[in-house]
Amino acid sequence: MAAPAIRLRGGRVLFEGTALFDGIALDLPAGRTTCLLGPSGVGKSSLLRVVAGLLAPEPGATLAADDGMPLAGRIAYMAQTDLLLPWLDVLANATLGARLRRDPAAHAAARQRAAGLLQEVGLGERLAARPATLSGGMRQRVALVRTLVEDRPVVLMDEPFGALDAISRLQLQDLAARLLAGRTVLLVTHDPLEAARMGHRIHVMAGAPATLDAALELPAAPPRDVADPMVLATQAELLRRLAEATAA
Ligand SMILES: Nc1ncnc2c1ncn2[C@@H]1O[C@H](COP(=O)(O)OP(=O)(O)OP(=O)(O)O)[C@@H](O)[C@H]1O
Repeated sequence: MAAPAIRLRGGRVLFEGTALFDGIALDLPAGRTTCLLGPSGVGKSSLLRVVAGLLAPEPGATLAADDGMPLAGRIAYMAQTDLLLPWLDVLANATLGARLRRDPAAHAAARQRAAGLLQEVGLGERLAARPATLSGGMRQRVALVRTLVEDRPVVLMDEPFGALDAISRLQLQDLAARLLAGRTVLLVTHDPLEAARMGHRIHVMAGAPATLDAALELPAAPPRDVADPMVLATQAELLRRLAEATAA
């Protein structure tokens, strides 16, 4: 399945009569990772949920893929909370999508792929563990694997590495960047370094109603080295934009 470009125009979301954003335009280029930063509560998750089809914008908005095909069925979504089912073990949680679709061949393939990925994220010994026995960072790894196992051309992720320690975060960014290559990705993050390592384009969302600034475009392929001067300069520029957004 080829990864489409996605275009949102006129996105407008109201909560209790107040516009969170009003007339927002967002372009997700095909096969590229777009990162979204912004102060807490500005509306990043809500915008991601609009693209995921989980939050309906007010009438008049258009959300479409450039190939004219429906987006439904082509998206993997990783929410801010891990949404692991407490009664299923790690492997069953990681393959939940395939399990729910009741296709035995696809389920077997997903289990094999998930077992390999769980090994890569350091959970190879915990396949039979229940979520309650895992740390927050471990649970987040399972949720990340579940998202990657879905193998969709469009991937929407809400702070996927938030609960991880600094080194695990870099390692999982590397793994995710490798597995997300060629997909159309929207990644919400609070971490400017993460955006500078992972994003082909980066937006800062700010204001009330919120708007998006002109995207920063980065040329080299992710994941970029933490010590790359371009990464460090991008991080500094993003911190500057975030400080401005927070002061506004
Ligand atoms: N279903 C809802 N009903 C009412 N208000 C909501 C709902 N969902 C979100 N909001 C409000 O909309 C605002 C934006 O929330 P959102 O989660 O999109 O922000 P965010 O930028 O992702 O924040 P954070 O960085 O803290 O995760 C918040 O004030 C939140 O309380």
